Amino acid sequence: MKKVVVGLSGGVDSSVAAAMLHNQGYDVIGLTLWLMKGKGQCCSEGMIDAASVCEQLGIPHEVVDIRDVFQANIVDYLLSGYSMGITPLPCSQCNKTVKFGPMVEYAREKLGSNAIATGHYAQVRYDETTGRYKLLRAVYRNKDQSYFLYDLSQDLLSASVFPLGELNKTDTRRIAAEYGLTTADKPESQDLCLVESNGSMRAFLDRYLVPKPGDILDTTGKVLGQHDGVHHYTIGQRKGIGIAADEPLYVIELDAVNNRVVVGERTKGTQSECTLNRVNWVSIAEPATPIRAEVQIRYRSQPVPVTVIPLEDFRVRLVFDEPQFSITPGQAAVWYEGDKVLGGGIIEQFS
Ligand SMILES: Nc1ncnc2c1ncn2[C@@H]1O[C@H](COP(=O)(O)OP(=O)(O)OP(=O)(O)O)[C@@H](O)[C@H]1O
Repeated sequence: MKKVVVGLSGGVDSSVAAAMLHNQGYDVIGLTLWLMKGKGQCCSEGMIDAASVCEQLGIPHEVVDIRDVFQANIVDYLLSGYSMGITPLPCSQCNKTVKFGPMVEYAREKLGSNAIATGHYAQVRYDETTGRYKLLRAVYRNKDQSYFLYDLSQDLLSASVFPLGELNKTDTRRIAAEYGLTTADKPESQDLCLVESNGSMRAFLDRYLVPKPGDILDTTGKVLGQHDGVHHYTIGQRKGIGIAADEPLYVIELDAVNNRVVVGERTKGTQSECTLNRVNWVSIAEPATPIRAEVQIRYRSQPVPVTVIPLEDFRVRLVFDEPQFSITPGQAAVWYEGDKVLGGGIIEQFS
């Protein structure tokens, strides 16, 4: 019987992933990563809920303490990013370095299994002609999480199974109810785990970063008001800037070095190109020449046509057919061909 290690957060999605694989005859082992210091969603009730699902299914449940990995790769990464005026995306980084990497390692070394599964909504397929594992969007676009998985290496993808890739949330809830899982009616998480456990991103950041007041300027350098810390703002933000003006104003630049927030009209916040670093080519090998694709510059943004120009050192330049608003350093840009994730990377700070 094939062994598979299922990452269990205590939520309904991963519970159903485990139940489905168990029902298909796999030898399933539940694994919960203990991520956060203190009380967090996957670290208190989540762990208990995960244990209870394993008990129901009659499968073993392991808990691995990787709080230090989470602290170094996510908490410290976010704090250093925000203090430099960028808005880091923690989820893709978390998937690669905190979840899939350690899970695959634990599965291989401690449990003698080369397969892990999660409750992510995405699909993975092996392409015999190219010899690569392709990452595809979930069948139902409204739940698709492929954007957060673009940074997985071929090795990690080769070990990954996504049982929910062809389901929508109603299917998942129905299956959970059919199996009588204790997590069937558990509410969905609404936000980043750190935001949920701290109340807001601002509350999380204020625990660690000392607010440093400074000027809010327009694009001509005129002082319009005061801010209470560059890390409280993000590119493209309109609400909560605290400046009254005839035209709506948006944050268009965060200058952490000079402790300044620059605001302007929407047209001032558009760009026709940007560069990315830490690029990962997923379903195709790195091309030698520019390619056409459709790119998402945020999780929920519409894919837009783009030319992707490979550069050295895991970097690319994106040239958009139409200028884009609120390109945010630190966030991921992920480019697709249809449903196939071609690659992704982190938006660099503009010089
Ligand atoms: N602490 C954890 N330990 C092990 N696996 C985890 C953990 N947190 C999340 N995962 C895995 O990653 C998947 C996606 O996590 P995410 O935080 O996006 O939760 P979700 O989509 O709400 O899923 P769920 O309903 O299972 O919580 C989960 O379905 C689970 O398989």
